[in-house]
Amino acid sequence: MRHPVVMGNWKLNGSKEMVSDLLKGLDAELNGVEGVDVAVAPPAMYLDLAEQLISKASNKIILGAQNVDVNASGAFTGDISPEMLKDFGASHIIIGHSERREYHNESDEFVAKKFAFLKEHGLTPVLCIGESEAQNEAGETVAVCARQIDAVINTQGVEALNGAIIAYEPIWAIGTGKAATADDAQRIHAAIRAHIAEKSEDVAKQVIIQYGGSVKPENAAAYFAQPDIDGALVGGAALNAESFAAIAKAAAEAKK
Ligand SMILES: O=C[C@H](O)COP(=O)(O)O
Repeated sequence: MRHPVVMGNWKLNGSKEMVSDLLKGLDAELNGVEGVDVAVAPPAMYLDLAEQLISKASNKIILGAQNVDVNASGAFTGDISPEMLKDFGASHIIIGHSERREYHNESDEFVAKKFAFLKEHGLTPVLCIGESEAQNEAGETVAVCARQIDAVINTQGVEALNGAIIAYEPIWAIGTGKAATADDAQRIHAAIRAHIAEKSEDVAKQVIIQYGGSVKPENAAAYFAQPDIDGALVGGAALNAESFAAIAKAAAEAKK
């Protein structure tokens, strides 16, 4: 049985006050919630503050981050290494988000390098995959997702996916309010799992596949009722403690 993981990607949002209010609010909302791993990925600037607040929280909140570099140290201005993330207690690291692929020209191969580097340092990659609207309309969704996963499998072997998280995020559903239907998302998640199973059924069975793209408290339960949807990567709704906790509670309830 896969343990659900609900992660909030705060993207480029935050201030000291907001981080403090959101984490304190989330901690209060999570009282009594069991059976789901809850993670947050604040902007790197706020990891220190988030680590301090999480250490004082009554409920377990996993600290994550939104990106990592492929270098350990040196002349790489603006970049952040796995050891730096570990230094602040961040364990679940988002890589390959479509916003990084698009605005920073990150290729499948570059994202796969990040994946390997995180694993090497004992961190959990949250590998984002997903198709554009045009690719969706052209019926290329599964092929695009398979190609993005194969960049990891072909360089590191399918076992590299053990302990990692895949986040299926159709790009057209991100921040648009135009979420994939639960049935469509399930169909793609099953296809992604089947693709991994071609290499290893054991790995396919255990790998967490989150759905992301306009997940809200109102539609979350429908996703989590699907057998191959093991959690969510949440953007906008993760910026509100009550909404984000409601999504986490829906996952805990559905996967009991
Ligand atoms: O990483 C999170 C996703 O991009 C989803 O964002 P959203 O929930 O605002 O659509």
